[in-house]
Amino acid sequence: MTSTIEPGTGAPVLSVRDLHIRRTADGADLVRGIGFDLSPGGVVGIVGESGSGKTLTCRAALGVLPAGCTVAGGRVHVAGLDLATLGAAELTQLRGATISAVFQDPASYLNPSIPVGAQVAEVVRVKKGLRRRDARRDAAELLAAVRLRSPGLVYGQYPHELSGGMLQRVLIATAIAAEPRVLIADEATTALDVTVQAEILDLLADLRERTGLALVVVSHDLAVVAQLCDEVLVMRAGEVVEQGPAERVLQHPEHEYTRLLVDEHERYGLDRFLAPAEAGA
Ligand SMILES: Nc1ncnc2c1ncn2[C@@H]1O[C@H](COP(=O)(O)OP(=O)(O)OP(=O)(O)O)[C@@H](O)[C@H]1O
Repeated sequence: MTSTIEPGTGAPVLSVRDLHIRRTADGADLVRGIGFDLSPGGVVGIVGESGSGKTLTCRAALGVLPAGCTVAGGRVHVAGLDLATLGAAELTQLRGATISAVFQDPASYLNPSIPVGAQVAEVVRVKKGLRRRDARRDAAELLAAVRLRSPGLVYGQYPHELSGGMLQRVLIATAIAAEPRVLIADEATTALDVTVQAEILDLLADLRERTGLALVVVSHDLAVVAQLCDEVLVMRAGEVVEQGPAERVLQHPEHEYTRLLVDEHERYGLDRFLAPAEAGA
């Protein structure tokens, strides 16, 4: 399917407004005043130091904050629906069908004792309400769509038989099974080696182009963000310190903290580049 929608235009499929997330135990405000709009085919990146609130923001967008954390202010709309007004069953329906996610460590999301194809088929069956045989056919198509080599073989394999990159493709297949409009990728390529990471990023970009899938990409790697994102939010200690078009923020950072992140990233890149010459000196 070719998307007729101009990427990043149209009514937002995800809209986060002045979001506040509180830890109930001590009343600490873990996330304060975050907001962004994501339109079909758009890609928003969230960067920032560990513990700055990136994952909590994603989980609030999915309507699944961990126990002990609560939305203390603001609004999240997914496809025009205010999550605060939805019941548990409606939220479960929305997840997967409209907004979905992949995280780091794909193996932990799969059952080790069931072949991966059967697991994808089960998600298809439940989320799309298909009969088993149709779900199996869809699952096989999904494994091919995420560009697994030999998808037919992979279908019958167990998680331990697959590499990290293959497992992440299986998880992406599961996440897009019900054709959601938004996919959250939270450090989804962090554990993968550079080549496999590039392949997965390419796959996400391709899904965006072909289907108008909108993406939220959380990454500590600015190169990943630069490659994929239209807009970037820079978070520190629960707040957004800088937000804007990815190219502007990464090439001409205005906030001191963003400059630090960009400098660190460039230094890291330079170190890698210089390492062999130094070793030989
Ligand atoms: N279930 C929880 N209960 C209490 N506090 C939590 C919980 N989950 C996260 N926090 C706290 O909320 C803050 C933000 O956490 P979050 O996981 O969103 O950060 P992050 O930016 O995604 O970090 P990382 O890059 O390490 O994943 C941290 O101070 C963390 O300790």
